[in-house]
Amino acid sequence: MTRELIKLENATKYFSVKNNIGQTETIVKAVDNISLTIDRGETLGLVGESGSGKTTLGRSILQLEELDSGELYFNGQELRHLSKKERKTYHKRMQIIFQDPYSSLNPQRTALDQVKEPLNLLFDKREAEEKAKDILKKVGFTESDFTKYPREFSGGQRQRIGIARAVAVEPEFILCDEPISALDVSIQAQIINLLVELQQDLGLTYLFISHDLSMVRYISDRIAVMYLGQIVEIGSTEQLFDNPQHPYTKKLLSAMTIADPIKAREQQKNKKVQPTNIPRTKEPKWVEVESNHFVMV
Ligand SMILES: Nc1ncnc2c1ncn2[C@@H]1O[C@H](COP(=O)(O)OP(=O)(O)OP(=O)(O)O)[C@@H](O)[C@H]1O
Repeated sequence: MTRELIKLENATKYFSVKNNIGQTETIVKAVDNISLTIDRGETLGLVGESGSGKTTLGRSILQLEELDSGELYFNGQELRHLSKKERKTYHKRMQIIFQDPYSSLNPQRTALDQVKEPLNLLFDKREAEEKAKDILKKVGFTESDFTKYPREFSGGQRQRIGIARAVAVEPEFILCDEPISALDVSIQAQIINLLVELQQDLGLTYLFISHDLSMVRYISDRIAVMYLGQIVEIGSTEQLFDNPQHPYTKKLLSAMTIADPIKAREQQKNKKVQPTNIPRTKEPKWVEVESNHFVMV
């Protein structure tokens, strides 16, 4: 067993986007030469603006997207060069919790059936049912809920079913892709606390994608900041919030505290950095050349 559960080395995933007559128009560098590790039992938060590549990175780890190049290790085993059959054994060890619990559940199936479905492939019928019932109870349901359909549950309850389904097969790694953003604010903390509880009980490792920086701060041991397909900064949660290094991270964090009038006034006073003012050093450096646009100089 390795300390690092997930390791990516020089991972790259580009998409070619075609125009309406089928010609390749642009190449989107969704994941651009990323190397990172996620330790067993930790939560790595992943933040960055929309389109920066967070979901593509997460889906690439789960092999729901095929990387163009680079290495992907799970518990020390490189996965990209395994045969399809060998890779299959790793699928159950990595699961996903989706943003929208409603569309990820089958409307025609009861809560119990949703959770039982992946277990039916691994256990006999009775054992699958017992396990599904146990896990539904663990995430807060009672026997009377087992035969209800998704439409009969609230958003938070549906997300609990999604979580139960993901943890039922005893994975080691879970990609939590915006798991609370579709939920009422009053429910979000309950779901976060459930994820923390399950992590402690089951020894889970999370990659937690969210736009909600305060939630990311609460749940993450470390945080990675993504910008245009690259990880521009990664560090402990404390370090990243107390002493952010990259201008893009500073920008993200300042947007979080913009409601604070004192901070907002201070920010107004700070002049924007113009590229011409920047002395070229040997070390490449990211600077903001216009609002929300950063370049390496
Ligand atoms: N299947 C695809 N085909 C073409 N382009 C894609 C595909 N999937 C993602 N992209 C592009 O790759 C880039 C990264 O997308 P991705 O969804 O990973 O970003 P994100 O940071 O998760 O965004 P959000 O926060 O909005 O979910 C975007 O420009 C997106 O349009």
